Amino acid sequence: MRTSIDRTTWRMLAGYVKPQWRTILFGGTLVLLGGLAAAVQPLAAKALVDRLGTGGVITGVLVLLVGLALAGAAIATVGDYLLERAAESVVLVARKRLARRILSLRAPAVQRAEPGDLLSRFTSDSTLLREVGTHALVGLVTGGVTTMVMVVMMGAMDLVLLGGTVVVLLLIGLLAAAGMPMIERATRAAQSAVGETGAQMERVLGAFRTVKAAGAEAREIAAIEDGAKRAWRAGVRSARWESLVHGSGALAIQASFLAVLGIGGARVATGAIQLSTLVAFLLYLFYLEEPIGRLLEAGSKLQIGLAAVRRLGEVEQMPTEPAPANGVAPTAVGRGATRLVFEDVRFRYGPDLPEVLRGVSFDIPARGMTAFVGPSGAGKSTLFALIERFHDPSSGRILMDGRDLADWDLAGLRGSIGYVEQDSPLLSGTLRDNLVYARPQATGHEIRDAVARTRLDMLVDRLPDGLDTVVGHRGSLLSGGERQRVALARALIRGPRLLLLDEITSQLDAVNEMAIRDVVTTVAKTMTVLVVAHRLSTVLEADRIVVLDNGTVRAIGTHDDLVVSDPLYAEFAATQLLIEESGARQDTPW
Ligand SMILES: Nc1ncnc2c1ncn2[C@@H]1O[C@H](COP(=O)(O)OP(=O)(O)OP(=O)(O)O)[C@@H](O)[C@H]1O
Repeated sequence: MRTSIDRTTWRMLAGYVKPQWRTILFGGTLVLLGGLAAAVQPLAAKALVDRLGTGGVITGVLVLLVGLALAGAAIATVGDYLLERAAESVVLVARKRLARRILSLRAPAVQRAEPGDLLSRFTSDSTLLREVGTHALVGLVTGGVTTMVMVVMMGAMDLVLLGGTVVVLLLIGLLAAAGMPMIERATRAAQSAVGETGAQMERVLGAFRTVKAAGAEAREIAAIEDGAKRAWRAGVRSARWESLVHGSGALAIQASFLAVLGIGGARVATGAIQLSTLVAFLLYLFYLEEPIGRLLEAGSKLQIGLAAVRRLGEVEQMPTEPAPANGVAPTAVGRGATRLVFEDVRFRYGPDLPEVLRGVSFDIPARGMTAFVGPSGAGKSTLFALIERFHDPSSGRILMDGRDLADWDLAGLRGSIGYVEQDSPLLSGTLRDNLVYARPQATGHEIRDAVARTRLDMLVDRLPDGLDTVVGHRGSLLSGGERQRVALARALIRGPRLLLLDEITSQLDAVNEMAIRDVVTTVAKTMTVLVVAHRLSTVLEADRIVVLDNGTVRAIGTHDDLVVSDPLYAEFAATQLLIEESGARQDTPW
């Protein structure tokens, strides 16, 4: 199991890095050349020392040394820039892919996941990839190649000294390798705590006034601080392992230096090697510190990146929206009304949860208004969620225009529906952004028409920037009733064939409610309108009423029929709907 996750992680990482491979290859080559220029310097230095010993001319060697240093630095700088650029591109690829993925997730999956945690994966975890795709991979290659070249050159000078060096390096390398997985584990724990803190923060900001009104600031601060501390502890743990790993590089060089000094000193004394060979060898050791450090850093960056990729991979495993079951993808949505049929639909929100819909059947003809009434929790909003295919029925079928919803292309299906949710959420941005959100190509005339029909024109006139006024987070700068009317206008501008209105008049005053009812009655002449109703006035306008009770259809008919034929509906209408009408909704069980 673990191997397969690892393979997936590597595959994902490769997917992010692949589009940049040319830049990485070129940049990496330049960095490598810069490193090689440095690697040749000890040879020039040896030649310089030899010439000084023999009293030869050193000008040429000096020019070579300076030239090597300058060219090496310039090449490495350009290489570094290219790698940094590629690193940013790796993050971009990951963010684009994640954004597409998140937007294609099923609504319940996002509801279950904490949005703050998803956000932290998008912003924070993706940033960790900056190093892995480029510096880590390139560091492994360039550090590895530079180290090998140097080792070969050192071997060419003196195999005995090299032997001593390699033994010390290997011992300390094993120590470093043992610390690597700890970095990955600690980074994952830290990022997970960051995600939890993000979720906690999002919870608070999403209900800021409630938190204040409840006087819960201290508790929330404590919870957020707790998460932040956990992130800190895991971060420190990761830093500790990183320091140990990096420190082992310096330790390896120091220890090798002492070993070479001891062994080399003895060999110079016995005349086995020249003093200049020992000096050059020690210089190599000195230069070796940089590629070895790069190797170790690359290793730890890779671990950090892999931790991030794993967290991004968890999002990839969340369920996405379905493709049409039979490959039928109606694209021509057209105008006009649509017939909607529920055939023995059963549904539960989760395998361990009770059935919310228990064999619901009805047939709603094209055009006209159908009101759904029933006590709180009867399943009214759930019906709408199934029509929008946020969920699929556990069994039974829903047919639109005679075609199973499962066979519809989702965009085509949703393009036919105007849906106004219970809490009428708006998006931050301007009023105009919100109105045309479901149909950005709407004309000025269509916008003005919808604004007038939903009686928003007075609001638009009053707002400082008219339609271009910013409405705040979730439309919080507007009143509840205004939000409801904006949400209805948005649905009308979409030009749907089926309009789903979930309690959209609950926050309207009498005058506005009457106006909205008139709009709905008018549009019901040309399209199919389904409303969840809590008011008698709405029910009276309906062509038919579907009475839901505990996940089943109790009765279907007009108000006048039902008052006579269904005593429980009569009681409901007399108590619940009239109470609603007077503005005092009570969620009493039927
Ligand atoms: N996402 C969800 N996960 C689990 N259970 C849910 C979910 N959404 C709703 N439910 C449950 O399903 C049942 C039906 O809810 P639904 O919102 O459809 O009722 P409703 O008739 O619209 O009620 P109301 O009039 O109060 O809005 C309720 O018991 C509710 O607790």
